[in-house]
Amino acid sequence: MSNILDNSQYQSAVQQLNLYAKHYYELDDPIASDEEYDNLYKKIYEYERNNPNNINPNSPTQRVGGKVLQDFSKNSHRKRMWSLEDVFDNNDLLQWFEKLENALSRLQKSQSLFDDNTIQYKSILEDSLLAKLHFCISPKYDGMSLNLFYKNGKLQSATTRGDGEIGELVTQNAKTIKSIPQTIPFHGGIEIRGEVVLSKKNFDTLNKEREKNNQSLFANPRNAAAGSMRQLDSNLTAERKLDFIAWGIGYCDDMQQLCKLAQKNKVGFYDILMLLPEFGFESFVYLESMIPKNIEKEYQKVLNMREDFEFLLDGFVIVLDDLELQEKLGFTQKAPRYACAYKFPSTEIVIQIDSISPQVGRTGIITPVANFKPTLLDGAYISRATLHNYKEIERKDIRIHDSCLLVRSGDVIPKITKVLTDRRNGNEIEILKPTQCPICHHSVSYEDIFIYCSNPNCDAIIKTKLIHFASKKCMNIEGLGKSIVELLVDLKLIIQFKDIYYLHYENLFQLEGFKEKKAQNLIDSIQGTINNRELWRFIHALGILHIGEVASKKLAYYGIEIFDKSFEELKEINGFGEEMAQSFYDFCHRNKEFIIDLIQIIQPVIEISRSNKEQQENLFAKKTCVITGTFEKSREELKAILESYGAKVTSSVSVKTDYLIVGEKAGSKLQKAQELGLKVIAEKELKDLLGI
Ligand SMILES: NC(=O)c1ccc[n+]([C@@H]2O[C@H](COP(=O)([O-])OP(=O)(O)OC[C@H]3O[C@@H](n4cnc5c(N)ncnc54)[C@H](O)[C@@H]3O)[C@@H](O)[C@H]2O)c1
Ligand SMILES: [Zn+2]
Repeated sequence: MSNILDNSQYQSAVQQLNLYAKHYYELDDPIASDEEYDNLYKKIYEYERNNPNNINPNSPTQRVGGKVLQDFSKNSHRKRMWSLEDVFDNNDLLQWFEKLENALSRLQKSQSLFDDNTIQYKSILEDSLLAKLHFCISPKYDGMSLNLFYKNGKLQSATTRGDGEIGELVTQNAKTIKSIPQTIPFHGGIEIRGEVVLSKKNFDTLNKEREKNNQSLFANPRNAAAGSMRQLDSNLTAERKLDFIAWGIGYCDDMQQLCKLAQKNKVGFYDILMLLPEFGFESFVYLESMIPKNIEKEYQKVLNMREDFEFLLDGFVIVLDDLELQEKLGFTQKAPRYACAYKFPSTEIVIQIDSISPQVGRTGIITPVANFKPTLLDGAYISRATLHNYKEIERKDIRIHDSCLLVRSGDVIPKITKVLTDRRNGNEIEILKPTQCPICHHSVSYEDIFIYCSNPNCDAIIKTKLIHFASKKCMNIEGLGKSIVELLVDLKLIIQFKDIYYLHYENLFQLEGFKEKKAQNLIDSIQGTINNRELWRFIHALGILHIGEVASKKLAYYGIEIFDKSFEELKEINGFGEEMAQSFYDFCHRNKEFIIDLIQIIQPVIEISRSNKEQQENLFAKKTCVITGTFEKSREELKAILESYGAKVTSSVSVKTDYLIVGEKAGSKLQKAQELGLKVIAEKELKDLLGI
């Protein structure tokens, strides 16, 4: 579609936009990205500006929001609710200020607005009618509008925005939201308006649960919040952990009372907002008042802080502070003239999948990655997104050539949240599960939802494993980074994992990019790890699924024997669930020789090593201990040491406790142990006993 629409294109654009709006506002299940919606909206708006006599009364520019759902009772707002005019960049913002300036100067001609009538319009931000006016800036939370009506301090009703005049009555559901006060210290009638939102964290948890229960996922927190508010069963709403953030007021029958509460003769919009936390609404994480000149800089600041907010932001809202001027400026067809929304770049785009590349990771898991045309998302071009696993593809029914919504929130990798199935044209191709490894062509194995390459010497696995093995928190081999690992594996200088320890200077110094010194340094740093790295680093370096740094440290307390422990024994280690124990056990079982070989080469340093005999024949074997007070070592560490001696460490003192280990500042546990006559072991005694 070209930028300028003809009449028939205009009519079909209106139809298309109405369809998007219906899915968004009424069904809480969008079929387009916000960016697509906004772009089409802009085209329609342009057409209507050029053809003011040919505006389709059904055009989305002519109304606010969507239809009211039949399932709910209807309720009228005492004062109309509005949409906001959007601006997308600094240019748009200046144009918006210019429009406002013109409106102000028209007003000024017809009535005396300001004391100083001599101001001449020069530059919008420097020397104009509005240059010295204050604007209130608040985050634009992406949720669902809600209008709360309070009478004589009591919450009477909660109504969705609906079409701006009439909305759905959702009072019962609103009462389940903790951040909506049931009473406020205001006598008379007042409408408090705000956004019902779902935090990014709660949104993730909700979708994870839905995924587990095989329910469809919400595309974004906005739709989840709206869908949760428009539930007939309030119990369901209560489960969703929604929040309410106030952003303004509507009808108010006693402005004098507000002035009194604010201790001012005359209140502005900012003053009113500042009263709301005193009414019991959530305090504002961010709220500012400033002159136009400073707004662009502030926008950039808030944009940079965007990810730090608990809730999703899609822009910030600029509202003229002076309430009398607000009233005089009035409204367009659907939005106030005195406010606008300065939108943030979209974090959601529509992409079309061109192909799938299966990628092999460290653990051998084959991950499908979708490729698509480079597309701008939140300031960066992206062309790939992980589809996580083949089960996920099946569940979402993702196919090659499908159009999908792709969302980036926080620093998380972009996620495909929805397949836009109504855009299918029959050319979509099913994504097949790999039957062999895409890198080494070895056959694959299946475990749970994952597909693995079962060749331990697969190039792809060796590469990612070696990169992990050499990394800082593992064997810490200086100079052995990603590109060198890839080069060595590609040149077949490394075929098996342990080959890095058999690399010679002669192998390296002729390679591209290697000078004599660099080659020698690398050999030195590889050889330097022999007999010179703690056991926990070695365990961590093996790259076992679910076994990270902390778990590796715990395991290392058991010495080399840890590799021979049974699944049951591993499960008993404090903080180890079945999943971790199983993963470690399976790995050791499958890779016995590999581990023995590596240990012989590397000879990891074992800080505390105990034989099986030692573990069974000591003061702590099979004893129940409780630790209390503060120690030189962390409690976590002490616990692991005691467990490595076969003790069981619990958290509360009872008759079943054998020893109480006490550090400094021991409290009620020590008293209880003494009452029960238990053996108490002080830190120093423990050190002597264990030689630590
Ligand atoms: N993806 C789709 O299919 C689709 C369809 C329809 C609309 N949309 C999106 O919705 C936007 C238009 O929707 P709209 O008109 O409902 O809302 P809007 O973006 O015009 O903004 C008005 C709303 O912002 C909310 N808001 C949040 N914080 C606020 C604050 N601090 N002060 C004042 N208001 C605040 C209020 O609920 C208010 O009603 C479009 O720009 C588009 O991005 C998307
Ligand atoms: Zn492979």
